[in-house]
Parts: sequence; structure tokens; C-alpha cells
Amino acid sequence: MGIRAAVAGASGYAGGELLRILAGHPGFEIGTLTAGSNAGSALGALQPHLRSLATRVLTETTPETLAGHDVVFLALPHGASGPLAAQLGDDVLVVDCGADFRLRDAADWEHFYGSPHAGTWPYGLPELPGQREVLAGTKRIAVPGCYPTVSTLALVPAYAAGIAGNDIVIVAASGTSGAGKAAKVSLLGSEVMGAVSAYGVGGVHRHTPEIVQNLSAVAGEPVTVSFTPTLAPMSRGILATCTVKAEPGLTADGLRRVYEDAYADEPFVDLLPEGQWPSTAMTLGANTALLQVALDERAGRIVVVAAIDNLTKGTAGGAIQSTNIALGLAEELGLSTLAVAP
Ligand SMILES: NC(=O)C1=CN([C@@H]2O[C@H](COP(=O)(O)OP(=O)(O)OC[C@H]3O[C@@H](n4cnc5c(N)ncnc54)[C@H](OP(=O)(O)O)[C@@H]3O)[C@@H](O)[C@H]2O)C=CC1
Ligand SMILES: CC(=O)N[C@@H](CCC(=O)OP(=O)(O)O)C(=O)O
Repeated sequence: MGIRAAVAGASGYAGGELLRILAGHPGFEIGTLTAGSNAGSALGALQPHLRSLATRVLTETTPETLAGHDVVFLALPHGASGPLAAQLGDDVLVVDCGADFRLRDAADWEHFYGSPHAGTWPYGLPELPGQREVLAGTKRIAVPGCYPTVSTLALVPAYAAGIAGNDIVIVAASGTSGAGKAAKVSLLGSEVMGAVSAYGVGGVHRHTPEIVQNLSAVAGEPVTVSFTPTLAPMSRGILATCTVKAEPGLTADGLRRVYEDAYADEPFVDLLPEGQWPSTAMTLGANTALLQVALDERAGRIVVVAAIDNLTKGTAGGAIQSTNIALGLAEELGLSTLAVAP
């Protein structure tokens, strides 16, 4: 028998992607699936692409319905995981795709999320220095946000190698699935199609403190981040353009070597060959972050362009990668690096 996994929020985008991956993962047996207002519906009515699970019926999201599993994945709105996780046993691996347990600083949490801080769990980004050791055997995982995943992977090597100064600027375009399934006028097809629009401008997006937290830890001192998200007319994917002041004396060859060395052995981060630039289409449905680097010599800035699928490496794939590590399975088990194209 496999490792028994429940998915809370199975009717949503993150829950659907968790199930798509879990259904093809040799280690797992899929147990209870839950939802909110859609409890009682068949999964096939809400996630018609998940054919093999179409007749499964969604139950209510309670500690009782989620009991009796080895792993519980939470793909619920922010704020819902904290109270629920407190009622799940310490012997169960709880993997939260929401934000509740990502931040270490309670003041940052309260400022950006406007509610009391639930706590801090081991952060599910295995590529961070020392993080695989933190995740091995853990019973709690906070899955990173999608923008922090791509931005952190883009800039960690530069800080780890001491070639980056402060003054980080990140502008990232996301597909609309990043906003979840909730109906909002700004997400109507007629609003989104044919336009790219900025939102959360001016340092107010809640992923800013998470990116600062990750990069400051690697830099060994506080870094400043100006982060601007934009919405692009596509369903999935994030393309992040990340720039930062280069330390004096850095050369283009030296920059490339830093990134080649940093990611040579990472199964899910690829530095593309010179001259090839990442696009979201190149990694759709794959658990891979694609990177390219350049040195803008006139501006004295390092430029890193990075692409992920927000639902795969940016949520569900990343969650299962960290879960594999926590359970002592091979890190790559059940995770594909093959994208869907065109
Ligand atoms: N989309 C993305 O790219 C990413 C999402 N995440 C995180 O994953 C989580 C889920 O996001 P996403 O899938 O996009 O959101 P969706 O809106 O698509 O799905 C939300 C899910 O939560 C359920 N739900 C809503 N309210 C309640 C409630 N009060 N009690 C129980 N269940 C409830 C919904 O059920 P019902 O259908 O019945 O309403 C649905 O299954 C969020 O915390 C998000 O931040 C993280 C990284 C990226
Ligand atoms: C396009 C879009 O709206 N994206 C979402 C980010 C989704 C995500 O990864 O973040 P959380 O897990 O923190 O919700 C946003 O900007 O709020």
C-alpha cells in the first residue's frame, strides 16, 4: 500500500495540480478530497481534466475528514490552514500550499496579511542552502509562494557567491491561475485578454517580505527588494525579470560560471545555454525553473530572467518535491521536467 495522502481544497487550481501529480506518483495512494462550498460534488464536475479521479466525491474540510492519512496537503485560502493544522496530529505530515506559515517575522505577517501570525514552518524550497537537511523528516512544510519561488531561485546564486550588491528590482508577469478560481471582475476574460497590467505596485504585494526573507538569509544581511507583479493573458506561468547591482569587477563570464556551478546538480533548475532565453511556454506543466543570466555592463547590473509554471514548480510540484524529501523518498519521484508545447 502507498503513502496515503489527503488533499484539502481539491476543487481549486492548486489542489487540482497536486492531484494531477499525485495521480502519477508511484509512492502515493489518494485518500480524502475536500472542498468548501463545493463539498458534495464529484471531482469530475470541477476538475474535468483529472479523468481517473472523476467519480471521487469532495467532502467537507474538517480535522475529522482529513484524519487517517500519512500526508495532508492543504490548498486553501490564506488564513484557513492555521486553525486546521492545529487540529491535525503531530505524526501526520502537513504540507501547506498557502502562506500561513511561510514568514518568520510576525510583524511582517500582520502588516501584509492583516491577521494574527499562525507561526513558522520549515520552508519548502529545497534549493536554498541547507534546506534539504531542514526538510528531511519534518512533519510540517510551508510551500513558498509562486513569485518568491521564481525570484529566489533567480537571485540566490548571486548572493551565495557574493557578486550582488543591494537594490534588487523584480518585475514578474503571471498567468491568471495564480489568482485562484475565485470570481473577480479583474480576472474576467474580457479584462485580461489582450492586455498586460500591473497590480500590487509600490512595495505592497504580500510576496515582497517572503522574497526579502529568503535573499537576506543567503546574503547574510538585510536586502531591499522592489517587486512589481503584472498579470498576463495566459492561464499558467510566471516570467520574472530580476536585476541587482553587480559587485565591482564582475565579468559576464564570471557571472555565468557562478550560475553554472550553483545549479549544475539541481534536478529542477536549469540554466539555459547561452543565447537562449526562458519563456513560460518552455516549462508548462514541468517542475522546472528555467534561468538565463546577463551582465548589463553599462548599468552595472546583473540581469536574471527566470520562468516557472506557477502551479507546478510554483506550488504543487514544489510541494511534492519537498514532501519527497521529508518522507525520505527520491526527491525527483513523480515529478516531470518535460513541459507541454506548443
Ligand atoms: N494558484 C497559484 O498559483 C498558487 C496558489 N497557492 C496557494 O494555494 C492555496 C489555494 O490556491 P488556489 O488553488 O489558487 O485557490 P482556489 O480559489 O482555486 O481554490 C481554493 C480551494 O479552497 C477551498 N476553500 C475555499 N474556502 C474554503 C473554506 N472556508 N473551507 C474549506 N475549503 C475552502 C475551495 O473550495 P470550493 O471550490 O468549494 O470553494 C477550493 O478548493 C492558496 O493559499 C494560495 O495562496 C500557492 C502558490 C501558487
Ligand atoms: C496572478 C495572481 O494574482 N497571483 C497571486 C499570487 C499567487 C501565489 O502564489 O501566491 P500565494 O500562495 O501567496 O497566494 C497574487 O498576486 O496574489
